[in-house]
Amino acid sequence: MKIELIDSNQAAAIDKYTIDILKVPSLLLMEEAAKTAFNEIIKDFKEKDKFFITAAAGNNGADALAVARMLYLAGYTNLDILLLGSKFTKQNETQQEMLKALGLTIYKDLEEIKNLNKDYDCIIDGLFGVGLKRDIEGKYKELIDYINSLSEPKPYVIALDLPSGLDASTSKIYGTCIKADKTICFGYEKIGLYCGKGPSYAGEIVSTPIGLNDSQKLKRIAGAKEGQSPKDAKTPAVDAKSPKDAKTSAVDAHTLAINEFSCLQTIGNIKAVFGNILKDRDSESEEIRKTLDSRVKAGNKGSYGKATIIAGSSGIGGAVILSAKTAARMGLGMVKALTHFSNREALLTSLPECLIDVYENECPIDTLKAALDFADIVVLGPGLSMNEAATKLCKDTLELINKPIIIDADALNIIARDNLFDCLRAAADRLEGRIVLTPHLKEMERLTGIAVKDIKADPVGVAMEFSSKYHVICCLKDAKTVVTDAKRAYINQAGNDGMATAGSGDVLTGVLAGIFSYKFSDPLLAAITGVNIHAVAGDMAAKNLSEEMMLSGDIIKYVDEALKER
Ligand SMILES: NC(=O)C1=CN([C@@H]2O[C@H](COP(=O)(O)OP(=O)(O)OC[C@H]3O[C@@H](n4cnc5c(N)ncnc54)[C@H](O)[C@@H]3O)[C@@H](O)[C@H]2O)[C@@H](O)CC1
Ligand SMILES: Nc1ncnc2c1ncn2[C@@H]1O[C@H](COP(=O)(O)OP(=O)(O)O)[C@@H](O)[C@H]1O
Ligand SMILES: [K+]
Repeated sequence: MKIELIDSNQAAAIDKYTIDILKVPSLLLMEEAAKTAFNEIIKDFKEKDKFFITAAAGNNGADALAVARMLYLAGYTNLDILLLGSKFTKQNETQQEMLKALGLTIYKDLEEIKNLNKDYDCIIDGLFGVGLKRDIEGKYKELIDYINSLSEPKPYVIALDLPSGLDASTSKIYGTCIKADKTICFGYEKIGLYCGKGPSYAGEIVSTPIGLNDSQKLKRIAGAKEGQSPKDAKTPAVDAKSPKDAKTSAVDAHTLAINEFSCLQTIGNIKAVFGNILKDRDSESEEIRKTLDSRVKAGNKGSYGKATIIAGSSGIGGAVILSAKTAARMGLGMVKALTHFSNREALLTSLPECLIDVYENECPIDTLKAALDFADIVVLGPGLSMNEAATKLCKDTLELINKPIIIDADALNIIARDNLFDCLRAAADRLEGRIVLTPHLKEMERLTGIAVKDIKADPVGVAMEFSSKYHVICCLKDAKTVVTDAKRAYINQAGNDGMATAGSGDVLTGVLAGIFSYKFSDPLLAAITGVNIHAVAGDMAAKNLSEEMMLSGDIIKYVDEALKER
């Protein structure tokens, strides 16, 4: 399954459109959001259960106050409400009034709650949602840290829209963050929930549709056919009473579309991918299946693609084996390894099907040229080391390459160390997007100079910017790998901790080599397919062997099964 994700600007624009243009009163929208949250909450709790409801001054807080009212009226009367802040939004004030009219106490100080000395069954987090933009300090931080520290009995923590402290657009943590067991997300789901540290704070994510959830409609509002500017947008006449009014309203709406709703054009450009991408019934997965099914019948070994794996060095022999073995298992007709001579025997023993070219001190240019000429697809980097021979191989390959290439591991480190970015960019322009870089976070730090913790705080943004700068497809590897061609991004949700074992990345290069041997018209779809299939195979390995026991080599055994699941 794929879901479209939005950032905080888009969330605000959707709300604004619904309220200002579609004339849905904001209280009504809030009531809808709170009602869906209420319905979700009461699934798990009984009337006698003890609730602690937290709210701050914005509309996320107003949501929490509305939920408190609904719980109370439904008989969940054992609830304590804490409201922090001053400068309340209008809706927040209205919600407070309704609670006061019911005779409910609204506490203003955490100490008062602590003095009640209750073991809460459930805590509702309504401090901050998409409006959070700065570090959390003082009493807010104290409250969040207090909630996170509660244990035995640990209350069940439910966050409204977002766990407070998490940035909706990036997954940055603003100093501290609620550790939720469940997040009830209003309307579209937010990017920050699905990448970086987001998943470890969000817990289970439940999405509740409110307002406008039709992305095609929202794009039309913003005037978007792909590539069309909002200026060309046809915005509907709004609230028109006479033909004259209609014209004025259309102009007003048009201006709004340009100024405030143009960010809606890009809804759908960032997606989270769950489970096996081959099983989805949407047009993207249709295209992936069609491409994979196009493997010719009754071909010969030349028909099914040839890969050259430039990997391994003296002392590092496993990477080339894992990459080549995976590529061979992906259905490639022939796999050739270009590696240091010391790896020859081990490689032949574990993969007798592999063709091997070796070098000793440095790889002669003619050997490299022949290996590149042989291939339809090239892998460069696993276990290559960063010695002189590897450096020359990396530079020469970047200069010569004229077919799809997967660049990984030490090749990335060499590009970073020796500042080979011009060379990379030149290769990327020659290859028109058929160049994939697969850095993990540390390699990305070396490539960009951005510290790992900052990459982790905005993996989608960092990957997209890198991809845009060098015209490459970037697979930024992590527990939730981001795959992007600068305009669009997929965040892969499959995979497991068992894959955090040496060699998993080498296996990924082999999977990508196999996938790129098919004639994908959209290289980004090829890349996300490779990343996803690798992760799904990893999940199958974990299921059959356990996360602790599985080795990266075990992932290879399940790639075929993952590919068949469609
Ligand atoms: N517009 C609407 O009517 C709807 C809004 N909804 C809710 O409204 C939320 C967005 O509401 P808002 O835009 O009011 O924003 P939030 O309530 O998410 O946060 C903004 C509030 O928190 C304060 N704040 C921000 N950062 C702070 C910090 N570091 N320390 C202390 N205070 C801080 C601000 O001063 C403001 O009062 C959504 O996440 C969603 O929960 C939903 O009810 C759907 C409908
Ligand atoms: N916790 C995890 N959940 C899901 N996938 C993971 C996890 N840890 C690692 N992976 C995946 O395993 C692979 C590890 O690659 P890499 O870090 O290059 O390892 P190596 O260099 O040892 O081959 C990546 O594809 C990454 O996305
Ligand atoms: K929240």
